[in-house]
Amino acid sequence: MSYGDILFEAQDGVATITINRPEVYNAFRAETCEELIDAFKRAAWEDAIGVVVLTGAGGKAFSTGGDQSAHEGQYQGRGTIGLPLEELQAAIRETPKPVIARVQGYAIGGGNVLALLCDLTIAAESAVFGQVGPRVGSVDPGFGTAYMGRVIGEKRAREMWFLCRQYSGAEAVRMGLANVVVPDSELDKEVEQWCREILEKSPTALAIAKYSMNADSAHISGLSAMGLQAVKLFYGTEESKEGVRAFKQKRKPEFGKYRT
Ligand SMILES: CC(C)(COP(=O)(O)OP(=O)(O)OC[C@H]1O[C@@H](n2cnc3c(N)ncnc32)[C@H](O)[C@@H]1OP(=O)(O)O)[C@@H](O)C(=O)NCCC(=O)NCCSC(=O)CCC(=O)c1ccccc1C(=O)O
Repeated sequence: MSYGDILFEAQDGVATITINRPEVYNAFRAETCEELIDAFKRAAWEDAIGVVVLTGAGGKAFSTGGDQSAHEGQYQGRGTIGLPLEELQAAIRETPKPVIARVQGYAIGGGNVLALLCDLTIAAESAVFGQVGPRVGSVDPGFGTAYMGRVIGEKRAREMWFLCRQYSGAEAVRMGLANVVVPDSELDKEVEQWCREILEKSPTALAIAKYSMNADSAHISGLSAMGLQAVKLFYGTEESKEGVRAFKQKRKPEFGKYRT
C-alpha cells in the first residue's frame, strides 16, 4: 500500500509511523485509519523491527481524533461508524512489540485514545491531552472509556470525559496517562533512549508481557463492538450533528434541548 496521510520510516530496529495531516492537527479520516492499520501490521511482522513509535507531523499535534470536516453523521469509510477504528485499535494492541506514543502538542479526542492504546507515552512539555466527545457529539464506547478508567482510574476517566478539560504533559504523568514528560527540545533524544533500552531486551519476553497484559482487558473489544452500534445511531441524530456543526462554525454547541 502506498501512503498519502501517513509516513513510515524503519531504521535501526525502530519503525516510526507519523500521521501527516498537520493542516488539520493530524485529525484522521477513513484513509488515514486504513494506512495506519497497514503500517502497524507491516511493523508488527517485519523481523528487523523491535519497537514502534507513533507520532504526528508538524509539532502542533499528535492527533486531534476524527476529522470533523470529513463527516456530518457517519464517516465515509469501512467500519461500524465509517472509520475502521476498532481495527486500528486492535492493530496497535496486537503488534507484538512495544508501541510508544511520541506526543508533542494536542492529543485530543480519538487522538488521545490512540496515545492511550500505545504501550508507553512520552510527552513533550507542549503536550495537551483531553477528550472532546461530549462537546462534539461523539464518544468512544470501548477502549477510550473503559480502558481509560483502568489506566488513570475511574474518577479521573469520568472527569476527563464529562468535563472535556485539557491536561498538560506534567498532569498526564501525574495521572498515569503518560510515562514521562520532557522539554520539547529533548523529546527525540528521550524517545531514542527508550527505544534503545527496549531493543536490548528479549523480543519474545516483550511480546509475551504485552499480550499477557492485553489479555486482562481483551473483553473491552466486545464492549466496543456493541457500543459502536449505538454510536452509529447517535451520529444520525440532530444532537450529535449539532456538536459537529458547532465545531465547524467555531461556536459553543447548544445541547440543552436534548436533555429530556
Ligand atoms: C485541538 C483543539 C483544542 C485546538 O484548538 P486551537 O488551538 O484553538 O486550534 P483550532 O483553530 O481549533 O484548530 C486548528 C486547525 O485545525 C483544525 N482541526 C483541529 N482539529 C480538527 C479535527 N479533529 N478535525 C478537523 N479539523 C480539525 C481546525 O478546524 C483549524 O483549522 P482552520 O482551517 O485553521 O480553522 C481544537 O482544534 C479541537 O478541539 N479540535 C476538535 C477535536 C475534535 O473534535 N475531534 C474529534 C473528536 S471525536 C473523534 O475523535 C471521533 C472518534 C472517536 O472518538 C471514536 C468514536 C468511536 C470509537 C472510537 C473512537 C476513537 O477511538 O477515536
